[in-house]
Amino acid sequence: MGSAAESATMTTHRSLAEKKPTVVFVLGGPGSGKGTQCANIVEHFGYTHLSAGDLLREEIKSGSENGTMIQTMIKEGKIVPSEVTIKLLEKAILGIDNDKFLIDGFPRNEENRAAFEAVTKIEPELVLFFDCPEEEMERRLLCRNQGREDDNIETIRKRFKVFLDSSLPVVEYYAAKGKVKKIDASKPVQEVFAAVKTIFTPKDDKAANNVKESHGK
Ligand SMILES: Nc1ncnc2c1ncn2[C@@H]1O[C@H](COP(=O)(O)OP(=O)(O)O)[C@@H](O)[C@H]1O
Ligand SMILES: Nc1ccn([C@@H]2O[C@H](COP(=O)(O)OP(=O)(O)O)[C@@H](O)[C@H]2O)c(=O)n1
Ligand SMILES: [Mg+2]
Repeated sequence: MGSAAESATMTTHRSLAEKKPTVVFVLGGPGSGKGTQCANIVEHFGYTHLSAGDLLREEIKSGSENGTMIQTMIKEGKIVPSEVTIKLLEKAILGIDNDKFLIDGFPRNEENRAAFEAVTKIEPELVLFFDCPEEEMERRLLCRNQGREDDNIETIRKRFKVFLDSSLPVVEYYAAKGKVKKIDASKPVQEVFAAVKTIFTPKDDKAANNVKESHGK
C-alpha cells in the first residue's frame, strides 16, 4: 500500500458523484457489532471500512473548528449534522485507492440518508442490518473498554432512543427497496460472521462449495 507505483496508478476524483464507488451501509444499534464484523469483511472481501463515528472522533482529536460541537453531540448521543459527516466520508473515500467501501454507522437518520443521496447520487449496493436485543447491546457497550465518552449508561440509553426513533426508519426505508440483509447479531462473533459471509460470497462460489461438501460426504 502507498508505494510510488501504486499512487501513480491511482485515479483522482474530485467528488463522490464522480468516483461512484460501490457502497455497503452497515447499520445496527450501538454495540450490535458493526465495527467487529466490518473488520472481518475487510479481511476476506477486499472492502475498505469507514466508520462514521471513528471519523467524527478523529475530527475532534484533530482540533478542527467543529470539534467541540461534535464532542458535545456524541456525549449526548445526538446525530451530528449530515453536512459535517458527509464531508468527512467524502474526503476519506476520495483519498483511498479502492472502489468498495463499507460505511459503518451511516446513514443514522433520514437527514443523513437524503443528504448523502442528494450529494453523491450513490445508492448502496446493499444494507447490512445487525439485529441485536438491547440488553445484549448494553452489556457489550458497558465492557467495550475503549475509553469512549459515550459508553456510559446515561448516554447509552439516549443512543438507544435515537436508534429506535431515527435510525430504524432508515433501515425500514431500505427494506422497502429490497436492499436490507438482516443478520442475527446476538450470537457469538464467529457465528455472526458465518452469516455475513454467505451474503458476500458470490453465488457461483457457494454452488462450488456445496458440490465439494456433498462429494466429501
Ligand atoms: N457477536 C458478539 N458477541 C459478543 N461480543 C461482541 C460481539 N460482537 C462485538 N462484540 C463486542 O461488543 C463490543 C461492541 O462491538 P462493536 O463492534 O464495537 O459494535 P458497534 O460498532 O456496533 O458499536 C466490543 O467490545 C466487541 O468486542
Ligand atoms: N452518522 C453518524 C454516526 C455517528 N455519529 C455520532 O457518533 C456517535 C458514535 O457512533 P459510532 O457509530 O461510533 O457508535 P457505535 O454504534 O459503533 O457504538 C453516535 O452516537 C453519534 O453521536 C453521528 O452523529 N452520525
Ligand atoms: Mg462502532
